[in-house]
Amino acid sequence: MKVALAGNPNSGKTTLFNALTGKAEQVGNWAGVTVDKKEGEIKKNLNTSNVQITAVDLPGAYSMSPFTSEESITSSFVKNENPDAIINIVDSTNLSRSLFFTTQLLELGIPVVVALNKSDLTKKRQTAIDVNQLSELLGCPVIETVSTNGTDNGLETLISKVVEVKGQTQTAPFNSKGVNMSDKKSVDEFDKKRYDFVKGIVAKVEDRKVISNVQTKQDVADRILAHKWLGIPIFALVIYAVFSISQTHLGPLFADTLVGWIDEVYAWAEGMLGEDVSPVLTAILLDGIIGGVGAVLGFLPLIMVLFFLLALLEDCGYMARVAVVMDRFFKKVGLSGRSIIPMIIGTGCGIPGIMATRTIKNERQRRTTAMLTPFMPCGAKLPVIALFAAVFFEDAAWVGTSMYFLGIAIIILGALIVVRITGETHVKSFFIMELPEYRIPSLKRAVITMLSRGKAFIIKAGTIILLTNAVVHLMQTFNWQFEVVSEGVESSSILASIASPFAILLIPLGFGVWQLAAAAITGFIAKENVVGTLAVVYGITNFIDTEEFVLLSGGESVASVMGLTSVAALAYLMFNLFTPPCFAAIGAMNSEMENRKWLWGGVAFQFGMGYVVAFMTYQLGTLVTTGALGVGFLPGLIAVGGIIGTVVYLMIKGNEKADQSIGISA
Ligand SMILES: Nc1nc2c(ncn2[C@@H]2O[C@H](COP(=O)(O)OP(=O)(O)OP(=O)(O)O)[C@@H](O)[C@H]2O)c(=O)[nH]1
Ligand SMILES: [Mg+2]
Repeated sequence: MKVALAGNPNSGKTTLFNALTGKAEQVGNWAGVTVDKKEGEIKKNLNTSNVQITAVDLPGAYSMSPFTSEESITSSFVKNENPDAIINIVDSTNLSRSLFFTTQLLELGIPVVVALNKSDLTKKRQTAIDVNQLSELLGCPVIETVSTNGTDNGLETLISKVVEVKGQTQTAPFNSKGVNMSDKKSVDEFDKKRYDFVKGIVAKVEDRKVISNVQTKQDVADRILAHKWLGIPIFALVIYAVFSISQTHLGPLFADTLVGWIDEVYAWAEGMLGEDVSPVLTAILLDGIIGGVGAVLGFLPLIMVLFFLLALLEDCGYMARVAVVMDRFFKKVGLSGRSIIPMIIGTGCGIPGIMATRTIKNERQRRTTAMLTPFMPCGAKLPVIALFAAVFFEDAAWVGTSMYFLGIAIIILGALIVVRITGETHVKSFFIMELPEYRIPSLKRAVITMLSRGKAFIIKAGTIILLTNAVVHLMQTFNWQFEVVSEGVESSSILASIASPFAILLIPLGFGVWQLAAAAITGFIAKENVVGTLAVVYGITNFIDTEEFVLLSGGESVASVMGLTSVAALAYLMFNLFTPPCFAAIGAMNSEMENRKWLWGGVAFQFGMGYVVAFMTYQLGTLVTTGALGVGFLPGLIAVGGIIGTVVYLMIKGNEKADQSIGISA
């Protein structure tokens, strides 16, 4: 049988789904995390019956009306796929809002079992809910659950009730028969009646104790952390701490051990191959595959520590406050506060971040968010950041922090530009972010997030990155006649001849050599490739020093191999971070934007932004540090002038459109 999990956003559907099925779908301490339905079998130890039960996790919805697109996923699933039963997850700390949706679900005729979730929180707050009476008033079973608990969580009872109600016809305590659903006014009126009905139920079954003490503490914390101005420096400090722990303290400590192991694998493979194997093959295996993949894998501990910390921040409720702080700026540039959640998710991986834009109703806001989310430094970009911070800036945590904030600044600027180009400056957004309560973050959840990120990273390193490194190594070893390139004429290799024309374009940015161009290009396949390719083209097998607990104490020698000034290195880092994301993320942009013009416009914008930022960093930085402009200033200036000119032209045209539309409405 099939059972659907439906309920309000953030009520704990996915947590319950994971507990029921043993899966590890993404959970978040805010609304709008799940954007697509997910299926899984209910575990045998919870299901004592002999029928197999498939659970379907759905996006959260506040009502059955097709309001935002995930709400229509939810209502169309429940209406069309005809599940045998519905588990309605009700957030017991927010009974009156949740039951609105419950009364609508009950009208479908499909048997409903209510999971009164987060009952640990109501107990803690001494809110008493009369479960039996609630069950009677609704006309369906009500089971208290704590889906975050491993045991004593009510799940077994819940499933046995689901099996029990199968095949029954649900009756509804409140009926919308006879209401004209296509007429907005009558629907609104009816919703009001429904709400009164729900209020009546809540008044009967719920007995709340007001614990003002806890409430005031939370309010004080909010007044500081979510403060208009204070919130920003606090956030900057928090992010700085995250980068310094993950990239200069705890991360390198673990990385060191890992790199020791990778070195052993290298030595072992070298011994196994012996003298008889051809040197070309040996080089591909050792330097191309083990060296290149190892260079990327060495950063795994840094990434895992970073995600562990970010998960803690999110789980304790802090990230939702950050969203509130940012909301103000986002609204000014025509985005809604809803755009922030995709961006925060995007710091893990851009793809789920872009997919999370689906919860945004306004089309322009949704497309703009999908186009700007990749500017956040995702997990794959972290090795690149860590590498450059280590080689050129002595592991400074400010490098990562400033890339993070620069990403945010670019997003705000980008949104401003887009809203002008589309001429929708008059559209105002009204979104109120709901704040979850502060709580002690769960280490278990943070470890799960960390492990699943780590696993994804290892899989990527063993597949895409391994393959790219091998191909890059081959292309570097051979020329177009398939002869081994001899020393001194490396620029005749296949790789060099492909990358060289692109390198010319990069001269004004300070890094116009084919090796760096090749690494930037492979970065579009996966951003970790930037590190892997640099390792291969410069013949560096690992970037992490095993003698000292730091990334790259031999950084200077690596820096001199690359032949970059630190200003040019910073420009190169920015270029890799702020040009378009990997192809997979561009694919996600395509499916969320559903519009070719927006997609290509977005990718062009990302290229333009990366180019302009790198150009300004390199030229201004060189001017400040050496007193003279960098190479290729004039051609670069012409290119950048062309990019900025195009954007300004489009903005002026958009402005005219805006004036016209206001003129019509006036
Ligand atoms: N204390 C407590 N917290 C819970 C419980 N169930 C879920 N949570 C927390 O509630 C938050 C939301 O959980 P999710 O499972 O992502 O909620 P969801 O309903 O899937 O949300 P959307 O996908 O956004 O609609 C997470 O921070 C969970 O850890 C519970 O029984 N008790
Ligand atoms: Mg969910």
